[in-house]
Amino acid sequence: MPHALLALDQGTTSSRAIVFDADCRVLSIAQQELPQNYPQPGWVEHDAKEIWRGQLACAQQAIAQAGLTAQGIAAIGITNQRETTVLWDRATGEPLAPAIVWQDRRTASLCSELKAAEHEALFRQRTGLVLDPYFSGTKLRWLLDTIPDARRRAERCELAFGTIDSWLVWQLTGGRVHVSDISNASRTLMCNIHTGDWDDELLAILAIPRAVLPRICRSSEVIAETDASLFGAPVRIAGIAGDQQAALFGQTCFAPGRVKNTYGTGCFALAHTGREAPASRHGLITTRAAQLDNTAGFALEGSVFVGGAVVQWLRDGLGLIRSAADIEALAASVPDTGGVHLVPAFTGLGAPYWNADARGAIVGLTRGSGAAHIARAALESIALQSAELVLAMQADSPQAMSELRVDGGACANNLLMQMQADLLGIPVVRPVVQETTALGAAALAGLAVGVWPDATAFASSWQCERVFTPAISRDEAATRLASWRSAVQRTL
Ligand SMILES: Nc1ncnc2c1ncn2[C@@H]1O[C@H](COP(=O)(O)OP(=O)(O)O)[C@@H](O)[C@H]1O
Ligand SMILES: O=P(O)(O)OC[C@H](O)CO
Repeated sequence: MPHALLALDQGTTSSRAIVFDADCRVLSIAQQELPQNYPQPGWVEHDAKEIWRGQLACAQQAIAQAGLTAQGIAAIGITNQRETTVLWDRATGEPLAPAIVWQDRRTASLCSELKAAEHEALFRQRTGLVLDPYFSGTKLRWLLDTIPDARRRAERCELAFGTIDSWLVWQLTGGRVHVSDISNASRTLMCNIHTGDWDDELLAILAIPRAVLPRICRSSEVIAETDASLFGAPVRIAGIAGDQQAALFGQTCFAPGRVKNTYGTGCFALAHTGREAPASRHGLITTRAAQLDNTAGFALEGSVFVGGAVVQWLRDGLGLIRSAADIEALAASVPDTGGVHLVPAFTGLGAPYWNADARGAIVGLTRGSGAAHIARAALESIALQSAELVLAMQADSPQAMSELRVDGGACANNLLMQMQADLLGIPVVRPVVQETTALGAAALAGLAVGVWPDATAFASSWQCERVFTPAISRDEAATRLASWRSAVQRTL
């Protein structure tokens, strides 16, 4: 039986495909950048067909680079940028509009209307989410309101909605299968996280017909086979999870109290809460974790919209650095930020503030402030925003958190990881395999087809690369956080 697993990791800024062996070693990686389109202020769009073409090309390349054919792949696991919304024609497979990306703020006024009509408590209780343009429900509503005849056609089952996982499965199966896994469905504002099904009352409020929605499946099960023409022979699709839940799984955070933070474009901290679905009292959301069997698992989540993206802004917007990795040396060239804070609220603020109107600021500048102080403040803003998420989790959760597991592109930055440990007062643990998102998707697929007998067997392959231990006093950490919070207040 083949033991290699192909992970398709369709992220916000790139599509990647990675082949792993059964010891979780990377055999090959193929990657393509994904163009970002900003047609109006606050709007962010992707071309859904470009996503598919790029993802398919990466998958084909990765299989070839690993020296394999389709017969050598035990299964495919899909993981994806979440919430991004695609609406397509079931007959032709053509998208009706550009994909509306999770960062897109165009439905802010619709969210305000829903709040004014006092619907927020119901959405919160059923979906675990807040009424923010981030989530898919209002994006789909906007498409159905805006595209001529779309709602009527959706009611007649002529159109299909999907997050990127659904869209990829539809394409991979030649339009035979319309599904979404529970971890993705739980990001839509339409799924009741307690029952695991679409919620008719919420659908009625959003004016979305059930006929447009995919079937909800588990995150680890044989869902379908790919169209034989794509890879030369059919390959089983056996795992699907939203990228943050896949990373939680890839970090082997299956048990209550295990927490991870992913440092990519944004930062996403998730703490597994077991079978409990706690309602946060500190501005976090509740979401479904990847689901292996009939048992539902939950997580508390905090999202920072601009994480590693602030480093890109320093590079492309200010020209202070030539590559993202250069920020570490520049920031380390000064001992501290000299009182400067950079609040990267470029697209509003996510958890725990949920303020769509906040805008970025640099505060505390003096005549002595230089490029290095600004670079250090930018880096520190990633750690400070993430610290607020993890501290909120600690305040919400009965389980003590003994460490933070980290992954994502910016976790390569040692100074950032040390700042994180200092602010939180717990060890920050970086794994050997930092492609945790893809690994999680591969593992979900591998478990469904018997590459490992159970999750514990998969977990034994997880290895630590480096631990960052807190090196400042708790008083000092509290002072830094208080100073940060007063800077944030000035952006609200
Ligand atoms: N050494 C580094 N220090 C700080 N930030 C970095 C470093 N390397 C990459 N980044 C940032 O990490 C992000 C890319 O991480 P990645 O996990 O690939 O993101 P995504 O999955 O969101 O596309 C970029 O925003 C980049 O600026
Ligand atoms: O593609 P990423 O890594 O930026 O992740 C995006 C998140 O899934 C959005 O919720």
